[in-house]
Amino acid sequence: MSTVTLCCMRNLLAACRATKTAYISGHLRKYTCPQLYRTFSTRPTVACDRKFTVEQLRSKYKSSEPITAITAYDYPSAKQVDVAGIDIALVGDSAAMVVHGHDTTLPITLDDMITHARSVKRAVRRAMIVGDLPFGTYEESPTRAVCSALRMIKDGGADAVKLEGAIEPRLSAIRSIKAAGIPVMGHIGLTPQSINALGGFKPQGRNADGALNLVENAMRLEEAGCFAVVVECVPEVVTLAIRGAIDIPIIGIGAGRHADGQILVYHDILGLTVHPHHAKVSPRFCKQYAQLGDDAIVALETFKHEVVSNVFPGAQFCPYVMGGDELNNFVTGLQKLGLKTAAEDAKDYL
Ligand SMILES: Nc1nc(=O)c2c([nH]1)NC[C@@H]1CN(c3ccc(C(=O)N[C@@H](CCC(=O)O)C(=O)O)cc3)CN21
Ligand SMILES: CC(C)C(=O)C(=O)O
Repeated sequence: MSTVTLCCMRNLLAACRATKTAYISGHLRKYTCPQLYRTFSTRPTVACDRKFTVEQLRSKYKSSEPITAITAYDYPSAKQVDVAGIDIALVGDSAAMVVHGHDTTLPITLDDMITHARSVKRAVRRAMIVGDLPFGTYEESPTRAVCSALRMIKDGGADAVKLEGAIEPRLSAIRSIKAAGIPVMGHIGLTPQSINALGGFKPQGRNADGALNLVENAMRLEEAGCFAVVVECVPEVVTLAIRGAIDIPIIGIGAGRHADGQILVYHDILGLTVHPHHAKVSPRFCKQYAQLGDDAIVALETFKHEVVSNVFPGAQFCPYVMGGDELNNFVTGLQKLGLKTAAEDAKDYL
């Protein structure tokens, strides 16, 4: 390890101590990539235990600080999202497609979503956890919506919920969920749960009427009490107009540069969606910051090659040994059992 890296690491560990983030320092010590140390060492206080709340989101928005959000469906990914200092971990119903292998988000159940949320909850210290209400759990009535939202909070451990659309009775549902003390995030533009009505995962708001409708929908969501709104797959001029029309943060996905924050799918940005099934729904707006899927395949192929060629496990990966006395007793015991070959083989270890 270079002197620079060691120095960065020392600063980081000191900062972690100062901010009482012992678990982070333990975590970082395991990293071997100097670049990661450097990245973290420039903002060592990010991974603190202070929860990122709706209030803090609001103050970031008010001071025009960009908001960051990434999907998380399980413990390890949520841990990484949290350690990286991402503001919002969205337990998105995209899990249906990304980790359950469905073609749409429609089949995932509230129970599935709660299981995902619980794993995320165990990992997260700082990030705000927003849980998606899946298709079929909130549309028909505000009462049903409140029940689903309460389960997402009580059983899933989420801090807030997200639901799609801005027409009645969803606006009433948003009001009722908010009245139950649960913050609600809206979602307009490409709303994947309406795929059958939209005719595909198509960009929205590309004609004047559609764009105006989106601006009005955003205003309705604000009026109904949403603390933020996801705007998905729209021309950035529409995002700009929405921004001028509402006073709650816009979290954009494929919505251009004028959103107050950006959200992407964890598996997309890490290049984990390499299978053709995934590739066909890998959106064009997504930037890949790593190619972990390719790395995974290389690692798995190497494991396979090493097993079939008897390279793995070498002596290095056979950590369990029997002490001399016990081994003697073992050999004698095998002989008593009449297992001569086994006893001879075991003697090699004496
Ligand atoms: N892995 C993943 N990433 C996502 O961002 C994501 C999901 N899954 N699943 C739920 C929704 C679906 N999303 C998508 C999926 C595909 C396109 C896409 O490829 N759109 C094409 C147009 C397709 C058409 O016209 O039919 C494009 O050119 O943008 C966009 C958003 C965004 N969400
Ligand atoms: C892509 C984001 C916004 C989402 O709704 C999801 O992951 O389900």
